[in-house]
Amino acid sequence: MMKKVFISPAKYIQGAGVLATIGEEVGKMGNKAFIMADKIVWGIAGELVEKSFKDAGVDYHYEEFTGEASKGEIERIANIGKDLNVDVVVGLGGGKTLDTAKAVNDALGTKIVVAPTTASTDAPTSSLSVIYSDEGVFEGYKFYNKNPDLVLVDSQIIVGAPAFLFASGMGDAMATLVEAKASQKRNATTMAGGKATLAGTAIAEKAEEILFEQGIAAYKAVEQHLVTPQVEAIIEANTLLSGLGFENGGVAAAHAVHNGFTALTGDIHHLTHGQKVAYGVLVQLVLESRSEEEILKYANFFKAIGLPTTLADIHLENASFEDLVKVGELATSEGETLQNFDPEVTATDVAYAIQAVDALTSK
Ligand SMILES: NC(=O)c1ccc[n+]([C@@H]2O[C@H](COP(=O)([O-])OP(=O)(O)OC[C@H]3O[C@@H](n4cnc5c(N)ncnc54)[C@H](O)[C@@H]3O)[C@@H](O)[C@H]2O)c1
Ligand SMILES: [Zn+2]
Repeated sequence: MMKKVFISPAKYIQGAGVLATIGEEVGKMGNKAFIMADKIVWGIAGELVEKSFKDAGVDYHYEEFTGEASKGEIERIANIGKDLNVDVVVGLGGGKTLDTAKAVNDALGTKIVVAPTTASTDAPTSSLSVIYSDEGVFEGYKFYNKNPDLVLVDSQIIVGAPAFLFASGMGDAMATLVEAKASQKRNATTMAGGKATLAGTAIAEKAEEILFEQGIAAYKAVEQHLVTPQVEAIIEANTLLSGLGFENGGVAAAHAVHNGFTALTGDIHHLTHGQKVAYGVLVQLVLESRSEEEILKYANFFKAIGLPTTLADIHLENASFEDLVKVGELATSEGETLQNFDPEVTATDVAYAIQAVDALTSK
């Protein structure tokens, strides 16, 4: 049966200072919150969040997230939650914390509030988690039957995070239309579980338009920790537009290449999701046989906001060809979204494309 599917969170709130309302918002959904955040994020936002819950008279328990969205960490936190009789899970932090919170929510059957403290990925709005081994190697996607009940994005907190995280979110968001177009060319099924809607595609298009139009100005403002209209536009592009766009539009080669990179050890591990995805976008453009002019349009944008465009930038300048083939093997493996792009692309094709990007950009 040919069916189109569109999914989204129930509510999205964005603005400077909105995190102060989290207690009140959670109070509309339940009586006891189960908050997870890592040490860094809790140090930044914990006091504000605790005050908000106390002011709203809503009970909560805080649990520290230790850093990897892995089966073990999800089970550990979910088990703690089971004994606490919580009814709302709150994820506060970067993509890995949010993915863990979504998985914990699924295990507990509660409601979920997602509060990103950086605009580094499009994880906040989606109804899936990306799961890794404890060592950080990509394992797979975990799908849920609903998106978050609320996504709460405090722009003031976002601009306090390092600018490279904000740029990383633009790398992730730039993949959205590029991958949606490729996936739709083959009429592939989207992450939402059906064919793409016009709405999903229109949102992906808007994400790219806003990035090219406002991205560099927003990046420069965030370097100075300023909340400006451009910054608000890019926070929305990185979070809401990219999130709805990728889930409802389709995913293809760029993210498969990102996942492939996790097969390698070494300094590439220190790159963010969005930085690796940015390089993956360029790799996909090469695999699509796009013109030099088109590829450089994306590459120059990435360069302007400090995203990687060369093998040296991703610490692979000394990688062997065999290593790049390993990346290609994981990227082209069964169940990977490269299948949406073209199932005939081989691991060697991917390795060549990774090198070809460098040849184009490192002049
Ligand atoms: N589920 C989805 O739909 C989806 C989509 C995109 C990405 N992802 C996943 O998201 C993960 C990447 O997320 P990420 O790039 O945010 O990395 P991350 O979750 O590891 O967070 C990066 C770092 O940012 C820090 N941080 C967060 N807010 C901060 C702030 N305000 N100030 C200072 N530091 C702050 C965190 O402490 C952490 O050390 C990957 O696992 C990726 O697969 C999931
Ligand atoms: Zn992504």
